[in-house]
Amino acid sequence: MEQLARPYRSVLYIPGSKARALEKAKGLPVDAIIFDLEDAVAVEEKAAARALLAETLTAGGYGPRMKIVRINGLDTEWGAADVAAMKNVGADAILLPKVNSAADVQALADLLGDTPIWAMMETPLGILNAAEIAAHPQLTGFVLGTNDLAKDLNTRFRADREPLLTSLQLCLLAARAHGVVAIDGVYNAFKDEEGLRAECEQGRDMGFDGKTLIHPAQVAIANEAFAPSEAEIDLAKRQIAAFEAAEAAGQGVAVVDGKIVENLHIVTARQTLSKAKAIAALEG
Ligand SMILES: CC(C)(COP(=O)(O)OP(=O)(O)OC[C@H]1O[C@@H](n2cnc3c(N)ncnc32)[C@H](O)[C@@H]1OP(=O)(O)O)[C@@H](O)C(=O)NCCC(=O)NCCSC(=O)C[C@H](O)C(=O)O
Ligand SMILES: [Mg+2]
Repeated sequence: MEQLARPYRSVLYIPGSKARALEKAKGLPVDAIIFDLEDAVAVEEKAAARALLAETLTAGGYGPRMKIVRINGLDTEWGAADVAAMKNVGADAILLPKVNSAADVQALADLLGDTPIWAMMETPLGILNAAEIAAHPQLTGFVLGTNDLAKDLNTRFRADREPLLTSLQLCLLAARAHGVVAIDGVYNAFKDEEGLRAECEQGRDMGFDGKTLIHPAQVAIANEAFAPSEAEIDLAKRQIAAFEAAEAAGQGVAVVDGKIVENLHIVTARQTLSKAKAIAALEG
């Protein structure tokens, strides 16, 4: 599936140490999974989690879901061994935490080979260097680490995420400038459906491709929020039809629902239909 056409509505973290959760995920309707060896795994469980994850991924069973492995940082005692163990287990991407610069991405690329690299964007320096990180030729995805970022920025939690908006937007700008996927951070209160829905809507409005999740109960809300709605699909079809009719009549502009439709709106309309098609293919 083409990188940007592929759906990334729901991206579920699973601690690499939890065999039951690793098994459960095979039946969850998520678009992607982050198999975590970093913060969700206790220090004393690092080696066992790495071995369990290597065995689990090699055995397979995750169907079309994108498989992303979050390793420990290369400046930790576990990072290099994580890379060695995860290199050839069929991961679609390796996610590097706390990326500060393009040089961090290159350090992983030197150990990894050709597997695509995703970056956790969660440090002040990383946010300031978002453009050079996104421009790295092996970098194909950003994941916002809003917990680490809030910690480093010394922000307080706010439902509107106002203290984080500049960082989120800098990452989106860099991602869009370089054709990189951008996934929003987690919503920690995993039993608060209303709060999650509001944060998903905010992330979707800003332009994120999907949301990282920590619990299966969050999946349906993210899938709905980041999919094109029926109304958006209907509008896209009507815009394309109206624009094609206008073009056939020698005009460069059409009008739909009282609003002008130009070539650039047709690009968005086609992307909407293409995403809806990709979701249907994944779910089918
Ligand atoms: C938050 C949890 C610790 C809650 O776990 P638990 O109490 O076991 O939840 P439930 O009893 O409600 O679980 C019901 C069933 O669902 C399975 N389950 C739970 N979580 C997951 C999951 N993430 N993926 C797959 N399956 C899951 C349970 O096994 C139960 O299954 P069953 O018994 O068969 O019915 C727990 O949800 C959890 O550990 N979540 C993940 C936490 C995590 O990964 N954190 C790290 C990522 S967040 C982060 O680091 C952000 C970033 O770096 C930043 O800086 O912001
Ligand atoms: Mg983090």
